[in-house]
Amino acid sequence: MEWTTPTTQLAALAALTLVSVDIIRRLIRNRIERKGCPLPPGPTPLPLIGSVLSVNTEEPFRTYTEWRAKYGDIMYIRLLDMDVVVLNSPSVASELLEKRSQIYSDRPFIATVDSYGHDSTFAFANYGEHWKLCRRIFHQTFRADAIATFHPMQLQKARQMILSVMDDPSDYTSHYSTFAAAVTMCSVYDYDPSPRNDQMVSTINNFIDASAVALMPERAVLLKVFPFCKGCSRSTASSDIVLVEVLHIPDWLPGSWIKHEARVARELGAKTVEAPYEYVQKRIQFKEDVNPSMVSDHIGHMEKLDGSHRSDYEKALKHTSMTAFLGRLLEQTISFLMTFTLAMVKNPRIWKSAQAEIDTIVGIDRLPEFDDRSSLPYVDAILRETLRWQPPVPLGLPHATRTSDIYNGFYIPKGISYRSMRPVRTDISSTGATVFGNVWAMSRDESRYPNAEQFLPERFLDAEGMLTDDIPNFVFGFGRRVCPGQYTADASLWIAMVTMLATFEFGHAKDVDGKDIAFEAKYLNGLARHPLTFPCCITPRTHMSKALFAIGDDVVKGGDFRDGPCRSNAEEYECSK
Ligand code: HEM
Repeated sequence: MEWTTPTTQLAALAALTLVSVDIIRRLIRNRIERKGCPLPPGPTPLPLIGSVLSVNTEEPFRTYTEWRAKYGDIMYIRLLDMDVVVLNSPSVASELLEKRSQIYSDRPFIATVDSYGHDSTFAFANYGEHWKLCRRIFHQTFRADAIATFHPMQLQKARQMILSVMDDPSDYTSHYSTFAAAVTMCSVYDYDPSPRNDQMVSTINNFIDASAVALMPERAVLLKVFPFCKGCSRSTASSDIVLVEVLHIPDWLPGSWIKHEARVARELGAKTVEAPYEYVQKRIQFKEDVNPSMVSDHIGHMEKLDGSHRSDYEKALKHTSMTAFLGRLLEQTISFLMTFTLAMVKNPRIWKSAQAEIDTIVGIDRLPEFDDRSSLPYVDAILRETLRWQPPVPLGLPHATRTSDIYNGFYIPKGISYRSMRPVRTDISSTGATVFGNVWAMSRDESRYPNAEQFLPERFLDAEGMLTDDIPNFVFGFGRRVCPGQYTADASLWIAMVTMLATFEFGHAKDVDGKDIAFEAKYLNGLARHPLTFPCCITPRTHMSKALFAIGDDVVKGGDFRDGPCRSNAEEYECSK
């Protein structure tokens, strides 16, 4: 394809016009709104592209954290046409994202979200009535004082996971993933997936695999810079007519594969919304025994509503249940468990100290349960340190301003209006400045966390070995968009971690000469980040027996205990390098 064809020239001209109009609008607006206030300090942007070449696109949080030393706790950065404000301390994040949440609770426009089927994920929804209803539904099921309902299920799933790791330690990543999926499926749909090849889990995983890459900022920026590639069309994914934005790149243009990729993701997204929901509806219809779950509880409530209220509620309920899979999309639970495993392999002193605490308080004749938590401060210190040391979502999810603001004499822009380009979602008034709470910078604050790069659970304990008041809650975000899954996540992480500590020893994998295999941990970065599989050796402690895994009279099903030398994942690691 020649780049000198009239179509290509027209496209280039359109792009240039858009960028120029954007710059002029930005200049005029800034002059009117700023009232003489400067933007927050930050790197001097180059014409048109801003500071995009100075940012480590793989790990932008590192660049922003380095810049903190020069520019302080609030910085302004222009990336292409995007106004970005980065908040580097919990106090400034709280001042803006919490105390001024009316202004800062929107989400920025990510061009790929709708095109790839994530218009039904309320985590990316704009601040408005639909988002509020979804959030209310989610909160009723997962609020702090409601989540104890799920503790027995979480305990059972954690024990199943540990038995699977014993049976096949080399595949620990996939056992962690099964655990995360099972807890979500049970609490949202009362659906207990089979540990392997579950149809429903596969549908969800396929959707996430097909769409996650599109939420990567690099891909989204492409479409944001060339929004004229997007248009509006109708698709009948379910009985509703769903309006979705599609890419209108002609099939002959380089890059049209994105269009195909987006269509596949959208179809899988529609299935992911409908299939598990229909499963719950059928069970209720046939009066099967239904345990408490988000969808079954709210279907009951919904049936009392009528007319448009009922259809709004049903749509919100479907979107809310779909959003619960955000945990799978971002892989925070898997990220946490892998980072935890990594920290234990690298620091045997720490798992040995935790085992000493567990053996003293719980004993060796049973496994820990939720009631033991308050007596195990060292274990909780490990949980806090794991979240702090490698926060799963190091820049949080981006917020966006709904109006411009003045903070400490600095002007925070509102950004340009996309209303004319967004005929579908009329609730959207603007895409404001993108605002990041830089969780990574907060976790690296040497005045609060000396030797921040080191894994030191003791930093969360006082001289008597009791937990301090320092809880690194910033890892769950801020203000009205703060993670609503944090309480159930905390319970899942704790029960999985404490059961592993009670059960396993963690070590380096050995080579044929019996020497430790050295490795450098590598992280995969996206919206969230997690370690890639690394060679290690996870072996049951000598006193472990299957009877310990029983819950009441029930024996938790899982793999067998095996004698013999440690079976590590060194071979898989070698293959994947
Ligand atoms: C280690 C575990 C987790 C971490 C570190 C984490 C972190 C976060 C962060 C940083 C945000 C963005 C907050 C903001 O915009 O300021 C978020 C949002 C969210 N999280 Fe989590 N999360 C975790 C687990 C979960 C789980 C298990 C669920 C589901 C049960 C969940 C559901 C959500 C939802 C629905 C949102 C979007 C909220 C909104 O936009 O209103 N998270 N999470």
